[in-house]
Amino acid sequence: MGSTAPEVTLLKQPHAVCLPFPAQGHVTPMLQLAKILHARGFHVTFVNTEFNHRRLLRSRGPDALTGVPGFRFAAIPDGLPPSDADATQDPPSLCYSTMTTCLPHLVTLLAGLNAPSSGTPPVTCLVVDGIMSFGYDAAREIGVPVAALWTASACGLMGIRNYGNLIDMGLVPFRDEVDLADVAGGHLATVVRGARGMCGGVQLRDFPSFVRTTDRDDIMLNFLMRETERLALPDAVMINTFDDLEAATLDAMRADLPPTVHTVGPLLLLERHVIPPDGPLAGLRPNLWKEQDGLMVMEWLGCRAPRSVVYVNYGSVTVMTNSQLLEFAWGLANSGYAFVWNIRPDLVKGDSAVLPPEFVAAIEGRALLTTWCPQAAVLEHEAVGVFLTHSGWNSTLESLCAGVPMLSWPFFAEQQTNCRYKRTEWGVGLEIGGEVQSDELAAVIREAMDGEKGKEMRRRAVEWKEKAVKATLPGGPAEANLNWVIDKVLLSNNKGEAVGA
Ligand SMILES: O=c1ccn([C@@H]2O[C@H](COP(=O)(O)OP(=O)(O)O[C@H]3O[C@H](CO)[C@@H](O)[C@H](O)[C@H]3O)[C@@H](O)[C@H]2O)c(=O)[nH]1
Repeated sequence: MGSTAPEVTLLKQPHAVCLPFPAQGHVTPMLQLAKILHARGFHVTFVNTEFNHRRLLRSRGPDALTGVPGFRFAAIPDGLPPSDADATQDPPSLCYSTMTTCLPHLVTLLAGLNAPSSGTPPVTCLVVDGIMSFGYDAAREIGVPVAALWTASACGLMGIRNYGNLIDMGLVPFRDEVDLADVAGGHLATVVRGARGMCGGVQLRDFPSFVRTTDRDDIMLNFLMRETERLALPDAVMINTFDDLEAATLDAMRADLPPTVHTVGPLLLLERHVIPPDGPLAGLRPNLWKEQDGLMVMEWLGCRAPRSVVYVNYGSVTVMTNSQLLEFAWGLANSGYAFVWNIRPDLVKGDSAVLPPEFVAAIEGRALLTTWCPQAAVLEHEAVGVFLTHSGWNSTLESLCAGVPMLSWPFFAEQQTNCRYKRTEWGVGLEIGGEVQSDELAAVIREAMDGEKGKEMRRRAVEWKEKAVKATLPGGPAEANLNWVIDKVLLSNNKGEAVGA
């Protein structure tokens, strides 16, 4: 560096390295948080995997990861065999490989960022996804503070933190395939008493889905037990939820974890308060799939009456068989309502989605089929009446923030828990059973759109929207909690440092 003045400026700026788990539902909230940190004066390095880095370039164009001043992207290998597929990676393989191979790559990256020739200020803190706990080890190795971001619900997290009890109680692993197969009754219907932080009457089927195994060595069961145990290691835990929604669960979580726990959500609303829509950071978007013309979807919705459209989207990881896809197709067609249906190119397992010409004829003029749309904006459109969702946490929050009730078809992970809470605790959801049947689906859509239950769910959803907005107002709890983490943890290394002086 040539002159003294710019060096002084660089060295004084705090530098946060943000490390999401490499899947859409994790990259999105971490990017929301990273942008807020940038707006609060941090230099940010956002670390994708090389696989996702390439996908972002393909979906968003060659300039997508150029960054803006003070916000840079970097990439590390994920440890999986090379691939250029535009598809979600197998979750157990990805969890295992990140856990076992990424630490040295991250440490090398951090060393590079700390080299005088890097052109960036030295790294002063890490913000790490709650299932990328090797990031805490990397932070310790270079002697900087670290905060975790848990990107899913508190109820889902507590569900996982109860796995050990379920094993001790002899409920997990399951005895045989019969226990696994009977989704309506049998073992999965067991009411679990004494589960820490879970709602009354919670059943085994409501726990994050990795209990559904006959193998005590199952990768996901053990990976998540390990990662949620290791949540004891960072200096603070942030979680993308709000206190009104999950108060009792958060109390249990705070009693259960040594680090302090801070609600900073819904991050999608907090981001809006902080990042100007026309500013340079607004252009940094996380979609791994190429977005279809958002304007076209909004124009289509603009021609529909308020609350007349069913919006259907299963997030980024869910897969299904073609016969399940057909049940959804005919359920939607036979419900009689207009709908927007997002069918990702990799939605149907090992195949591409095939919809028969009779279906296409039956829905003519009242359906829009998309592959990847601007979901949060779609949900906020007044034409949307109900959201048929897999119940991933980002989708759940986006729906609550828009005041839209949900039909829930949980696929895996903590989606089962989110679904349970939507039904019985938050009053905003109805469940669609595991083996979707078109006639049942059509009936439940009608109930949600125009039945008494649907009206009550909408009333509750609007109440949650108001509470979510309140939680993220300037000066509100999300901002105050984030400020605490910034001041007490992320900036704790910068205090009193006579850098560059
Ligand atoms: O056409 C689409 C489809 C999806 N999305 C976005 O993609 C995200 C999907 O996230 P989420 O709803 O959380 O689902 P998953 O991608 O399945 O998320 C994973 O990560 C979540 C957060 O940890 C967990 O809650 C889920 O169980 C896990 O599967 C959301 O922000 C959506 O708005 C779009 O923008 N357009």
